[in-house]
Amino acid sequence: MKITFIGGGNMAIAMIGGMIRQGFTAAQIHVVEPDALKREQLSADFGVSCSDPETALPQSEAILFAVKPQQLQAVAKSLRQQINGALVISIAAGIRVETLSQWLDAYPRIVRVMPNTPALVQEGMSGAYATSEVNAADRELTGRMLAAIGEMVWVEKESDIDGITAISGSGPAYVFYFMEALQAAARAQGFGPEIARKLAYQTFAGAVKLALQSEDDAATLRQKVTSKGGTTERAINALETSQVRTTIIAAASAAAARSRELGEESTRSLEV
Ligand SMILES: NC(=O)C1=CN([C@@H]2O[C@H](COP(=O)(O)OP(=O)(O)OC[C@H]3O[C@@H](n4cnc5c(N)ncnc54)[C@H](OP(=O)(O)O)[C@@H]3O)[C@@H](O)[C@H]2O)C=CC1
Ligand SMILES: O=C(O)[C@@H]1CCC=N1
Repeated sequence: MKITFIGGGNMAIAMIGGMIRQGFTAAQIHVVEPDALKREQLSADFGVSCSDPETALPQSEAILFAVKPQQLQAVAKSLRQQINGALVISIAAGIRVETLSQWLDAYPRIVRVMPNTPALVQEGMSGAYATSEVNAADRELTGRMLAAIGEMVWVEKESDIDGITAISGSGPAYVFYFMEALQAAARAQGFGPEIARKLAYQTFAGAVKLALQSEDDAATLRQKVTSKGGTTERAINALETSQVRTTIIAAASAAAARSRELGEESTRSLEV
């Protein structure tokens, strides 16, 4: 089984790193990437070969588009003669299966996937959508690949991928943002950078591990930290007064709207 990644940027690196750590061999993975420095890094870190599409694509059973949404039309059109019956997987935010299919001359075997960067440490969360033209073997291959880099869910409606993009696709950035803020808070309490980092990171790691292993939901776990009249209560009140919860919901909603907008923008290419 050979998989070719078209684009060797941040998300491709995370997926390839996770797949290699989970037992995919370097020989099974090709990367087409224009930037020589990124190619060298990919070969040095994971042993994968980077080649041109003419070499990689004829041997590939799956082709995974990992370029920016705005690059996908040109890249897909330049490669459409070389797809050769392979399963096509796209991770591009917003771009709908029908649009990509048209860019590939009405190509039918396409799965749209939304992964996230914790894939690199096999803790990814991916959503996948396939049309009825995608066969059971293609679904099985997609599932195997995504299971190697973390958890995955199939969705029945393609529009759900926009929601998954807003929650787990972009979500690691929201978590890192909160981690940055907690570090800044530790610095404001007078701790040096190293201790501030340790306090913030271990608090996240511990809370996540506890939540994953607990029967309690997040609200109950939060209440167990929050003593009546105590310190946490003051902090949570400050968060609620600043409408942080509402802001997080609005932020995810803005991400989903951007995903739909990217989809709309790209379908316009089919009208001209
Ligand atoms: N980053 C993330 O957390 C996630 C990203 N995604 C999706 O993954 C895709 C990639 O995102 P990300 O990795 O962040 O972006 P990057 O910009 O890091 O990676 C895209 C790579 O594709 C390269 N590229 C450009 N043109 C071509 C070409 N013709 N052939 C092959 N490669 C080419 C780019 O090179 P150059 O820089 O020189 O243009 C770049 O290295 C996007 O569509 C994004 O929506 C999905 C889930 C999460
Ligand atoms: O920011 C983006 O558009 C991509 C998709 C999800 C995460 N990164």
